[in-house]
Amino acid sequence: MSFLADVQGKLIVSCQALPDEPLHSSFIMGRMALAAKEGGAVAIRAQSSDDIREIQKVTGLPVIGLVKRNYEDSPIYITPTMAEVEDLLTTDCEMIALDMTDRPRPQGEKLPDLLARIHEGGRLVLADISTYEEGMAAAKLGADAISTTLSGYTPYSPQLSGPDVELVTALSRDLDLPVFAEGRINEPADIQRVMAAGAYAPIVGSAITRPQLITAKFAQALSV
Ligand SMILES: CC(=O)N[C@H](C=O)[C@@H](O)[C@H](O)[C@H](O)COP(=O)(O)O
Repeated sequence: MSFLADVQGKLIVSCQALPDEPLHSSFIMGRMALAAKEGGAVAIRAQSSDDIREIQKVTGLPVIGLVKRNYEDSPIYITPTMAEVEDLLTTDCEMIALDMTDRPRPQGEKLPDLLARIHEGGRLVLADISTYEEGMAAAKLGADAISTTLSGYTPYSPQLSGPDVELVTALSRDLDLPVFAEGRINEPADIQRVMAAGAYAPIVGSAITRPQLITAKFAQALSV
């Protein structure tokens, strides 16, 4: 079965911890992914080639890979340039996620070149976008699936406390491609909302894999 067929209607869990986060460690991300698998995740979204290798070794699950890196000349940080694409192609990840928002990329790099290289490497492209227009444009450029990852993280997209259900609704209505619901899925009830809106599958991160944020919610409950 293909990756996309395997994940339809199932839970994907994002296991990421950057260097400034308490769980930053490929060993820990591997264990986190194993816990997610035990809980019912069928695929993992993961950051960095080291984490991807460890997660695939420990879980055997398919992975959506990305590399987060900041450049001075652009706000784009999710798989921004060919260097990160090449790094990810050294792993066995099935799909590569990259920022496909309508913003200039670092070093003047162009999306069509990145997509062509990912496809040549035999991987699928997941377009992380923040608006309806960006989702439609990503589909035209040849992305294999769209994710609402960046809604709320560009200055021109709505800043919501939960998932962008409207964006999921509009894109899944107007596109033949899978549309993943990602970003601020805070509780199980959010999954029912995004699936009813037409999502292909939900991708959940912080609510499952960032214990410092989960703890903060409980701690805050004491101060209200
Ligand atoms: C905006 C951005 O950089 N999102 C990142 C994308 O890879 C991750 O930090 C998120 O955890 C992931 O998108 C899942 O979302 P949430 O953690 O809200 O469930």
